[in-house]
This record gives sequence, C-alpha cells and structure tokens, in this order.
Amino acid sequence: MTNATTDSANPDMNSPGSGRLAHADSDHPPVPRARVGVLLANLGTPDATDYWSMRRYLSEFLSDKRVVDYADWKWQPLLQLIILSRRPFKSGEAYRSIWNTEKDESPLLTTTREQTRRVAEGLQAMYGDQVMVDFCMRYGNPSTDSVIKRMQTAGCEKILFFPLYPQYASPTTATANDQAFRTLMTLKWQPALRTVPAYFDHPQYIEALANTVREAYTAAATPPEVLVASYHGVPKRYLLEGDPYHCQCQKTTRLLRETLGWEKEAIQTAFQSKFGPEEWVGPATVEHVADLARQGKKHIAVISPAFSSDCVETLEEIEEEIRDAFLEAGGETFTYVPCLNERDDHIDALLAIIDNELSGWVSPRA
Ligand SMILES: C=CC1=C(C)c2cc3[nH]c(cc4nc(cc5[nH]c(cc1n2)c(C)c5CCC(=O)O)C(CCC(=O)O)=C4C)c(C)c3C=C
Ligand SMILES: [Fe+2]
Ligand SMILES: [Fe+2]
Repeated sequence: MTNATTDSANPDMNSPGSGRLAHADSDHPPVPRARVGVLLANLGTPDATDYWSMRRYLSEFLSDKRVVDYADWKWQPLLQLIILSRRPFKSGEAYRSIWNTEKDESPLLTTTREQTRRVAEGLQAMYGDQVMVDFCMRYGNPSTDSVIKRMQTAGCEKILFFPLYPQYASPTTATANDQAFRTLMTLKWQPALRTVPAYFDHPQYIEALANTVREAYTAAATPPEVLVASYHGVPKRYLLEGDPYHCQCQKTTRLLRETLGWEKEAIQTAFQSKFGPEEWVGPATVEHVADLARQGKKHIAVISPAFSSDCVETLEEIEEEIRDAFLEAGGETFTYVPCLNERDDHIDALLAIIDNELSGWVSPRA
C-alpha cells in the first residue's frame, strides 16, 4: 500500500471535526488517523500458469453470475466437468506465452501495480498524506476483500473504488463493485464507499488513445489503411437486457475518430474473445481482420480501447491469433497499438477522473 501509515498518537485524532471518536481510556485500541483510500480495481490474474492455478482462477471467474448468468444446476456441471478439464491447458499456454518471467506474474498484474504507484505519486503531490492508494483484483490476488480490510485498518473511513474499465459492463464494472460491497456487508464499521463511473467519453482518455494511434502510425513502416478498434465482447443478450457496454464502445470509437479527424471508414469497431455457444456482439475481430485482408487491405492496425492494461487478451489474442488470421488471409503488415498502460497521458487522465470523484472528501494541499 502506498502512503499507508497508522498513527495512533496523531493529535488530530481526537480534535473536533476530525471525524474520530475521542477515547481517553488507555485500554482502548489505537485508532489510526482518518484518511481517504483510492482503490484501483482490475479483473484478475492466475497466480501461475500450471493446470491447477489456471483451473482455480478460471473456476472463480466463470462461476461469477455477472460473467456467466446461467442457473447453477445447468452451468456448474458443464463448467466443472467439461470446460475446466480442458480450458486450463489452453489458457495456461496463452498465459505462458506472455508471462512476465522476471517477476513471475502476469503482465496485467505488473502494469496495474505500476499504474497504482504512478497514481499514488500524483495524488501525493496533490493531496499529501490525506490520501492513500492501493489496487485489488476481482479474481485471484490481491483480493478485493483483503485490500479493503487493509485500507480500513490503516484508517480509511472513505474509499473511492475505481474499476479500471473505461466502458461499463456488468461482467467487469458491476462485478468489481459487487465484490467491494460484499466486503462492506461483513464490517461492523463500514467505510463510506464511492464508485467511479465509466470514463469511455472522458476527453483525456480519448486524447491519450489518439496519441497512441498517432505514435503508432508515425512509427509504422507502411501507413495502415484501416484501424480496427477491438473491444472485448459480451453476449448479445446482455446488450438486449440493458447492459450499455456495446453502446459505450461505439461511442469511444466515434470520439477517437473525431479527435483524429478521420473519415468514418478509417476506424472500424469489432469485438474479440468470444466464449461459449451464445451469440456475442459482433463483428468478431478475428473474422473481421481476415475479411479486410480478403477485400484487399494489406496494412492494418488494431487498438484495444477497453483494456486499461495489456493482458492475455491483447498480447496473446491480438498480437498472435488475430495477427496470424490477418496475415494468413493475405494481409502484409499488422500494427498493434499498445494499451495505455502506464503512459503519462493515461496516468494524467486517471488522476483527473479521481480528482473529480474525490470532490468534497479531500482538500488540495496548501
Ligand atoms: C474489458 C472488458 C471485459 C469484458 C466486457 C469481459 C467480458 C467477459 N470475459 C469473459 C471470459 C474471459 N475473459 C478472460 C480474460 C480477460 N477479460 C478481460 C476483460 C473483459 N472481459 C481481461 C482484461 C482479461 C485478461 C485477464 C488477464 O489476466 O490478462 C478470460 C481468461 C483468459 C482465457 O482463458 O481466455 C475469460 C475466460 C466472459 C465470458 C465475458 C462476458 C460475459
Ligand atoms: Fe473477459
Ligand atoms: Fe481470449
């Protein structure tokens, strides 16, 4: 945790307006100084790439009703007996091909930690020690429950919970929030909790995406003819049942195009990572890029605006599977535009969003 200190001797603790109870009794447990916590939340990550680590991770992930909403009696036998007997091998192989071997962890974890460090640095400059910053995962470690409890022990009576998904989706944003509130359900003294809304149209987020495109196009040996904005997909039924994810993705693409000043055909939206037998929102990126090659497009670029960090879905699925599909169908150059990761303009966008959402909870440093 960054900036986490406990301060049982802090003179503010018992002062009027400090929001703390006055305890003169010497046998009262020490009370930490009141702070505001900023908790960045990402999807999750397996602890390792072996069969059992992958199985544990996928089982937790795919048993989440926000992700797969079938009744347990129908889904669990299929998941536990069929899907989890095979998928951990395939997913383990995908994770192994992108694993951060130096730190022995997934790139999503490495990047989320670095983003947290950078955001903490920024907030320290803005607010000093009033604010502490940490990160958690919805599945796997560090768990949402453990980090919220740690923040509370360190004095956070208020927590700003920030799911790092630019577009709201019930299988990502909503389940991250659910998990945070599940922890609050177990606490005698709950911290106040604010959740940060989706930022799919935030001007600084869009500008940061545009910067990555400009940089990739400048560096490309041959200028791409088309940019495919490839978002993680969801079942089409989720859209029909009211999930705004699909619409927010379309809007991000439009705002990116307008910021770049490009014609409509220059950016196309597609959806990747289909899972299960249901119809998903489309077009599917892997088929779409092959179609582009068959239509004679030789040079394309792909960007992934729904992921705040590069992860298995970008580094393996886009950079390997989707690239191969394009080249095998006759394409010649495939440019991958990396996620925003720990870029300065991304961190500045996150800081601007956090600053706005902290309104009334902190006062700027003199
Ligand atoms: C960015 C938004 C995401 C949405 C929407 C989303 C929906 C969704 N995902 C699955 C199933 C899987 N997703 C997997 C990995 C994964 N998904 C996201 C993001 C979204 N998912 C990320 C960032 C990652 C990568 C995590 C990492 O550690 O790098 C996986 C695991 C990988 C694999 O086995 O292929 C699965 C499974 C569903 C079913 C779904 C919508 C209902
Ligand atoms: Fe996913
Ligand atoms: Fe995938």
